[in-house]
Amino acid sequence: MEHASEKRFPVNAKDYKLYEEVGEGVSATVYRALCVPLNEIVAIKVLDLEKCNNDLDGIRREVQTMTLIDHSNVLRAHCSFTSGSSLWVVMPYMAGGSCLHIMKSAYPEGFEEPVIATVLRETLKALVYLHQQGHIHRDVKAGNILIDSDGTVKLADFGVSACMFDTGDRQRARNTFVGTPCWMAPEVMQQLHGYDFKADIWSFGITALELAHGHAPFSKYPPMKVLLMTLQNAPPGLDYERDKRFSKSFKELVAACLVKDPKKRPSSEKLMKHHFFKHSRSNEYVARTILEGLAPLGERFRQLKAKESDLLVQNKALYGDKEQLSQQEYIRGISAWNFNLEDLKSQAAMIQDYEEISNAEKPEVIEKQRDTFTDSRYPSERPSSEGIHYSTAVSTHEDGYNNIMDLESSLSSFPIKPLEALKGCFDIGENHADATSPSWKETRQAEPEHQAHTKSLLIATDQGREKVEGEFSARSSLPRQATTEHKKFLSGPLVPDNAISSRKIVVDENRDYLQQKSQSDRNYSGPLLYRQKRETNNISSADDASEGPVMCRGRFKVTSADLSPKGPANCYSNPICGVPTSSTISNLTGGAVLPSLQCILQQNTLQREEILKLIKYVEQIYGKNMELTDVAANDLLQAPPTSNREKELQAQVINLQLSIGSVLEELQKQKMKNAQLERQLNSIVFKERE
Ligand SMILES: Nc1ncnc2c1ncn2[C@@H]1O[C@H](COP(=O)(O)OP(=O)(O)OP(=O)(O)O)[C@@H](O)[C@H]1O
Repeated sequence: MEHASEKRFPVNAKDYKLYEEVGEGVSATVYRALCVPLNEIVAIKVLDLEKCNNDLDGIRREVQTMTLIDHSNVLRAHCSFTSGSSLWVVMPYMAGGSCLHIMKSAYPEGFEEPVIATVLRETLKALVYLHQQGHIHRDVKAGNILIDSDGTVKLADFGVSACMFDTGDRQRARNTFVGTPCWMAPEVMQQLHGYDFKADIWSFGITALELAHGHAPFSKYPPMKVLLMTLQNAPPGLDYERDKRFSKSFKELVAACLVKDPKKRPSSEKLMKHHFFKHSRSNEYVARTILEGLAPLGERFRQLKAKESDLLVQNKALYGDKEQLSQQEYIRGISAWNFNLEDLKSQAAMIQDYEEISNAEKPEVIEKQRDTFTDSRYPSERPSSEGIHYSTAVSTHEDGYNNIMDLESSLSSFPIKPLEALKGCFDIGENHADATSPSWKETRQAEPEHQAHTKSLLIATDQGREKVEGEFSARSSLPRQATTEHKKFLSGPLVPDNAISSRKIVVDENRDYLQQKSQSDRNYSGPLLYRQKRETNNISSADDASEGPVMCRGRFKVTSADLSPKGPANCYSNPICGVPTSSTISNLTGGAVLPSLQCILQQNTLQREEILKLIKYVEQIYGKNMELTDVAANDLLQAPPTSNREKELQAQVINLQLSIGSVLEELQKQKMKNAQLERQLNSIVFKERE
């Protein structure tokens, strides 16, 4: 993957001296290094192929993309090769590190506008180029924007990029739910009609907010909550009050990018002409303004890691071992997510607490949520330019019934059910043999071939080179994968496109689904949760409850072939009853009301299904304890029905309660019969022995 006109970087680990660690991703560690023959400082990304053997496809795509690109704002790899069980990607060293690291070290509240404008302009140049080349980056975020010591800005990390010209199998990659939740465009989450390069424009807008605030909107929330909020709430934006320091044109740029309808988002080329970029300066200005006085990257990285582990210790003391992984990911900057459902549930319970605390601390938040503009840290609403979205982040309901309605409204905002979607794609504590989705089968069929590729490690990107055996000259403090004794440097073409069709799936088989049932008191699940913990308004915990455990580390990734979208997006919905209020109806034209009513009708059907599902789940968990079930139903019935649909639901609850009663009665009878038979059998056996 070298470029003929340029220096030839050796494809042998012995030719590099690894120095300190300067970065860490989901599947890789990045080192500053010296290319000995060329006497040049480089960055080497060391990927442990054993750890990410489900994501060879992504790795292959990243390396391949890095080979083909040629733009001053896109980070291009010098070369790559395997060493033992790891893949080494040699890249130019970007001494400033990522914008995320810079902010974490020195600008926790974000950068000043001229810096943001310059960084965004340079990033946008990269996007214009990539889009022209037919690539969707799919992971635009501050953590992937690297700054060199002279202020040069480069967009990095093509682990999840996709080609818009792909067809067939590769086209499916574009119908894949991939990226990092906070930066992910709604259409990528929804999977209704696939998506295109406009998904990068959304992420670009989120990145703009990230650079302005030091964190992405919703970054303190667990993934499921982020999905809900992205789909349900109006897009985040710059708050006129909180973000007074930013110009109108910056606010407009963000608003232009963060439009839910991708068709209404500008292309990267068009965005380039936005007047906001008049605020941009030179690269040198960036270097002078944000890099001056900073410690060397390795030192900063070491300090951040130390801070991170301190926080982990604190969090461990607060939340125990279970949260450690997800907390770790959170502290790292939400670059990776732990998709264990139990963790999600615990996180959901925790998050609710945060929300309660923060709302209690900030009485103005409730009022603010009605404001026109959004404070991105506190999920709120603002009128969407595309339609009217009604959502309330703060639950004011007093009884379980209303909490169920909260749950319902949250569910209704999902055009697809996220956990159902996940179920088709991730290993969800069920017998895998029954995974029937076509793409799942396909993936599994492709596995032996893919594993073979993993084993032989035939990934080398310097085409035409012969197999090279080499000595290892890196320092002894290297990680295991970097110091593997037996080293093989194999050359040849990249793993062919069709050879690998895999997903980033890691199943933690040690997690016992049954444990869920006897979980600690933070494991709230199903409608009972909503009664027991009244303020909890978190759908993830409820929905998750019906699923088995999922452990998926890495970026969020769901293949649309496994999804069954069941409802339209952008419906008008009210969190309480799922219908627009009369005042809003009066503001709508007849033409606008009809589709929304149809939409609500459709949603109601879905909601009913969801509630039935949840009731079933509660029955499973608590069915044996009729007292609880009785209480649940009684609680529900205490609230007077206010609409036909509510009456209908209540009738269903009663029916279900009755059928539970008769099933339990039948069970009791059978048990007695069984005991009788056992007694008879025992006496026969006893007689025979005599
Ligand atoms: N060429 C480079 N020069 C300097 N630092 C780098 C370079 N490449 C990466 N880094 C640092 O290492 C970090 C992790 O690298 P990278 O993002 O490529 O790993 P990853 O596993 O793909 O991570 P993620 O999945 O979180 O995006 C970056 O955020 C950045 O701070």
